[in-house]
Amino acid sequence: MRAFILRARAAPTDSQALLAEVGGDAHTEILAHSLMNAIFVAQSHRDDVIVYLVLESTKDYSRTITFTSAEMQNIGGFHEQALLKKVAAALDASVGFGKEMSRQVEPGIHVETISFEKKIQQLAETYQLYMMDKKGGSIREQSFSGDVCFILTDHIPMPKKSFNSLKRLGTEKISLGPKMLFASQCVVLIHNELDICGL
Ligand SMILES: C[S@@+](CC[C@H](N)C(=O)[O-])C[C@H]1O[C@@H](n2cnc3c(N)ncnc32)[C@H](O)[C@@H]1O
Repeated sequence: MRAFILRARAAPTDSQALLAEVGGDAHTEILAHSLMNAIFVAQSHRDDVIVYLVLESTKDYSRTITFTSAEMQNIGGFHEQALLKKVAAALDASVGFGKEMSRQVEPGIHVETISFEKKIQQLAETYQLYMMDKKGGSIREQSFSGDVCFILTDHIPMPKKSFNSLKRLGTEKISLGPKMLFASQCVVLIHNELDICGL
């Protein structure tokens, strides 16, 4: 299984604010672009992908929205508006949630009030974690096997404290090259590397 977790520190957990921030300072379009590149290929979709979007600009709890490609139905298209509508619906389904509550929104889409740190701890039990970092070791020198999970952020960098806990969980830092890319561009390149190495 290939998993991607996008820590979107600027993304609002209020659905209307999320939609209003497309092209705004929070750059919520990043969520749609990353989902699109993680799940879809021309005329089809990948069925071995899980995407975790962690939205952290909140008055109560972070929301982690999980998209399991093999289970998704009625996606309604791969354009920004369709994908953000799914994210907004998941946020609406979690209004009033207490800490660490969860709900299935529709087949393949799940929302929970869980922090990035807690979700990563869970993922570390089954996945080898990779932090995407321009200064890490080259992805081309990495050999991948089993279940792999790639960690990305929005335009707000990961806090230092998180790097230390990721290190304790055996996370490796890997680079896609010298240019600073969008998270959604990283997703395409990661898929391509895994496709070529046959994982
Ligand atoms: C727009 S970048 C984040 C920029 C952020 N201001 C920073 O300094 O980390 C979005 C995500 O893509 C990752 N990324 C961007 N370029 C990369 C590269 N060349 N190799 C590996 N990861 C990269 C970043 O680490 C980050 O998780």
